[in-house]
Amino acid sequence: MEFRQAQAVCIPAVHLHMTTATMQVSQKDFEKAQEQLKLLKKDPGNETKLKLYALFKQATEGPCNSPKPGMLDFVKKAKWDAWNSLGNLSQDNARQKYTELVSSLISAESAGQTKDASPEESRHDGYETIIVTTKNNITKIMFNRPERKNAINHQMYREIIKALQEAGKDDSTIAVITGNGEYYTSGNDLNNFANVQPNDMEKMAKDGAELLKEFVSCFIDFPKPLIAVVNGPAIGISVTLLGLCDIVYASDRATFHTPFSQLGQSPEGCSSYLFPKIMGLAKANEMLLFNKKLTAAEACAWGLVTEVFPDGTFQKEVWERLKAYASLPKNSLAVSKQLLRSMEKEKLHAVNSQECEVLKERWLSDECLNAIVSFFQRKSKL
Ligand SMILES: CCCCCC/C=C/C(=O)SCCNC(=O)CCNC(=O)[C@H](O)C(C)(C)COP(=O)(O)OP(=O)(O)OC[C@H]1O[C@@H](n2cnc3c(N)ncnc32)[C@H](O)[C@@H]1OP(=O)(O)O
Repeated sequence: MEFRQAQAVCIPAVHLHMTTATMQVSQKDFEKAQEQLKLLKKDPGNETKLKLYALFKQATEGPCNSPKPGMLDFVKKAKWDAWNSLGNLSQDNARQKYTELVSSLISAESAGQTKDASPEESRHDGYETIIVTTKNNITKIMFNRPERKNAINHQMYREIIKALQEAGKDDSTIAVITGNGEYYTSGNDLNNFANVQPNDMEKMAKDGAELLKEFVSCFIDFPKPLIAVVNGPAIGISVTLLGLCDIVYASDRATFHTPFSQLGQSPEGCSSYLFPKIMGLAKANEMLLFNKKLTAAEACAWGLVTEVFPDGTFQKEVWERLKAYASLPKNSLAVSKQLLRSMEKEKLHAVNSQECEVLKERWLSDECLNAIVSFFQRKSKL
């Protein structure tokens, strides 16, 4: 039963003849309650609407004595059952109960509206490289090293792992990843490879591969919808991970760059498997082999991005959209996301393992070391 329909059913114009002063007050309250009910913004649900309908009928017509509708006339039968269940409740009592029920709905809604108007944003403790907050059923994980273009150092990898594990279990309906400042993120912090003694190279590569595998696994296994809000340029691993997100919204200022061969490295984040599926092999090759940097419009046309927004209205439009999504039934969203992911989960974990093994070797290669040295030399020459 639609709410507006129920209101229409519950509140036809009635003319009641009251005699005593008490009854007149009660009748006044009853009529006021009918007007107030029209002002309710939220649908109170079928059960409450049936209760209102039954009390209204009882108050205005007395006990139900109309014939029982047929079994297949579900709506009429539900209404008849509700009215009939009031038995011989007096019309005064029915008016009283109706008025009280409307009053409780109005109070509940205005309490909820006050809460909605200024919902608390709670900030999660224990993070230094990211900011984690929850508001409107959305847990937001924000890269927060804007002075380094949000480059992901080892601490940030570990903090994101922790934040995703917590967000997967908290009360939020969806989780969002985004960046603070001009960049989404410039990808792996190249300092992760700096200052490593020759004897420690193998250990650096082994530990790096283990950390990367655990990091990407958290995205594969994340149990609820995960949305990337790409506020600016994205590089490297932050681009490949988009294939593991459920929705990707991008500002028209964002770019998407995976300069793996330029860095003597190889693809990760399951992109060697997901990118060809998302955009076709030819396009994936341009990105993953030949470092092609995509504009937001190209990334959207190639299927990596869901929708692009003008930068000026990006935050407003996206968060309004996400707030609405996060008010959908939480468990339904979670099971549906898990169902979709389950078809590929095993394969994705296998791809992740394989990509990490290849990268472990790459990080020990002269090609990779020379590229890292070039990056830092370029900087020192500027
Ligand atoms: C556990 C390990 C897992 C590894 C997973 C494998 C992941 C692979 C990848 O992600 S590959 C991609 C790696 N990223 C890059 O190659 C980007 C490198 N950075 C740049 O090219 C540029 O900095 C830029 C284009 C992002 C921005 O250029 P510009 O606007 O000229 O700014 P600056 O270069 O001056 O940057 C400001 C400041 O930030 C430092 N910085 C930026 N990005 C990184 C980075 N990725 N790693 C380290 N440092 C970075 C930059 O050096 C400047 O520092 P300074 O102020 O000079 O000290």
